Amino acid sequence: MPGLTATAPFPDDAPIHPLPVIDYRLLKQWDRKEIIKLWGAATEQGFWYLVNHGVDREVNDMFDMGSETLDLPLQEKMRFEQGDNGNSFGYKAKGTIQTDANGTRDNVEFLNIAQDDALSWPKPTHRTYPYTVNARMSNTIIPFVHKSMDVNTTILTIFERQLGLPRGELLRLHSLESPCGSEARCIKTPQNQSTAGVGAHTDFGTLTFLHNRLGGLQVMPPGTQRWLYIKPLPGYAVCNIGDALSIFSGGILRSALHRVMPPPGTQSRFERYSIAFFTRPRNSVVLRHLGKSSDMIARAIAKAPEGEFETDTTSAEWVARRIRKLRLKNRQGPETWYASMGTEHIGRAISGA
Ligand SMILES: O=C(O)CCC(=O)C(=O)O
Ligand SMILES: [Fe+2]
Repeated sequence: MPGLTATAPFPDDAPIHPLPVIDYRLLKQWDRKEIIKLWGAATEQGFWYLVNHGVDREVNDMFDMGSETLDLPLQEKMRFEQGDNGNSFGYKAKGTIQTDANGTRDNVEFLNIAQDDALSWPKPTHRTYPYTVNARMSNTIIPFVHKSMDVNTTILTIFERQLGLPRGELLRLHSLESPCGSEARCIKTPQNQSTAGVGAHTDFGTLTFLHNRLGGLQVMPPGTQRWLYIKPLPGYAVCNIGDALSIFSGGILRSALHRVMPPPGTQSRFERYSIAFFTRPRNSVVLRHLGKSSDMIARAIAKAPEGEFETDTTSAEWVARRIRKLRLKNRQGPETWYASMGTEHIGRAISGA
């Protein structure tokens, strides 16, 4: 299976971040204790493990689909390259984006499939994909997208209530009536690398639902300056909060910096694959806090610096800007890197970001 190895365990001495483990089955039953645990993770760390999510088979199929596609000849993949204009969907070739302020070239390939294209299949909403994607749209990608959407919608519904927002307020920003930037992603990193695969970043959107088999993902817990590995555990997904949700909540929900480094120890001898699903707001939603609809958010805003959670930018513009600034073709010095980070003010303060 791509990205899975029984012969190279995650090393015992790699510094890890012990994330809280949230049981999705209990969340579905509105278990009060589990909701409080989730709320603690979301407001303090911005990251947690999710167990009993019920997406294991679909995730395994996505690993297979991703490796079939990223193993295609480069010429075939390049017909679907995302380009330098800030488009996310399609194929991202190796060596096209920067991974730090020095402009260090990346070594990873991405395949990004739009949620909208999966839902409108066989009619494309945004674009078309390689034949290996088309062949697995019905039996692999659509089931994965549906189940991932369910997981993220359940979690968003809980946050909506916890934030004291009127029913449906947060979900409406993600409704399916108009296009959005949500996408499924497969990442492939070659073996024996010495530099970051994906540089330090916060996720652009609302919620991320991530599946790892090999180590390499590192997070900088909020309030610290230390990179810690997140240890992949079988059946455990990793969930995290992105910038859009952090902004909507006036910073109550945390969007933490993370990056992908070569897998630790002997795991670095293997190719690394990961599968992610990113929920992002509808394209036309302006990223600003929802303080008018929630006393809790209004109180948080009153304590924050003026304008901190008001971007005057739509979700589509936010995502496009960050991707455009990541592409090496658009680099004009270290400022371009900081502008790709979204949370520039945090990034700048952190050495090595
Ligand atoms: O591959 C991973 O573990 C994480 C990837 C990631 O952070 C991203 O694609 O935003
Ligand atoms: Fe990420």
